Amino acid sequence: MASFAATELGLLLPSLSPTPGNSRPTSSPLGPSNKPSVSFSFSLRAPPAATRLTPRNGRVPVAAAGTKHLMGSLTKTDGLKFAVVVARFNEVVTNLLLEGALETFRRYSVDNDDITVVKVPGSFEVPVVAQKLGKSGNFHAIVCIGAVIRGDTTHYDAVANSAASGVLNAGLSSGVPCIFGVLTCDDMDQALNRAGGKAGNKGAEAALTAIEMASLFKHHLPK
Ligand SMILES: Nc1c(NC[C@H](O)[C@H](O)[C@H](O)CO)[nH]c(=O)[nH]c1=O
Ligand SMILES: CC(=O)[C@@H](O)COP(=O)(O)O
Repeated sequence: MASFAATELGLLLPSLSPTPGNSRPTSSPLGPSNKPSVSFSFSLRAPPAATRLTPRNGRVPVAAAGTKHLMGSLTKTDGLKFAVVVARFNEVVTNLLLEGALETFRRYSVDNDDITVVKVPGSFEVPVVAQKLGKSGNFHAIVCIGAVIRGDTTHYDAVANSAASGVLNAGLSSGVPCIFGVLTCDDMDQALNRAGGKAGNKGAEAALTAIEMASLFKHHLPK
């Protein structure tokens, strides 16, 4: 089976996207009200007319006969189990991010019983819990939520960088997708704008990413 890097898949997707539902929410912070209708796991049976690997009409052909393109679905959420690890630091922000995540799970028909929320003191503590939950084998994806807001010292950089690399590590070491829903902002305004304000809700986006990755791992990738 041939696999494709995300960039290659990204180049292909514009030509495969029959509905706007395939893209991330833009105007609404919580995503589309109707569930999108696309799911990709397909192979190309006949060779395309042209398989030249040179740009043509501004687009590089990425498909070749026999290749399989795998992508998670947002529509088949039954049986998918999620954990959400939430930092309590800057709780006014992280509660809004959590609400966004839970609302997205609801919209995409994830059962409440399939969601476990774990609260931790700060973003620095998120990764170790995400890793433990991932290794438990009880979840298909873990959403990691926090809000790191710059103060007067360099502490911000330590916490933000640790959260980012820690969440990445939690995913790699557990083999379960750990989604980075930790805001790293210069001030509270920036954070609130991304927690349901004018820049959307990053918790909602993280939940959407979790659904897609959970589906990819459960239904499409090799065991
Ligand atoms: N300043 C922020 C923190 N700091 C706390 C750390 O996350 C951690 O709890 C502490 O260092 C003990 O290990 N956490 C955030 O989530 N956001 C911040 O802005
Ligand atoms: C990111 C933080 O930990 C932040 O609260 C630190 O603030 P300060 O740099 O003023 O101590």
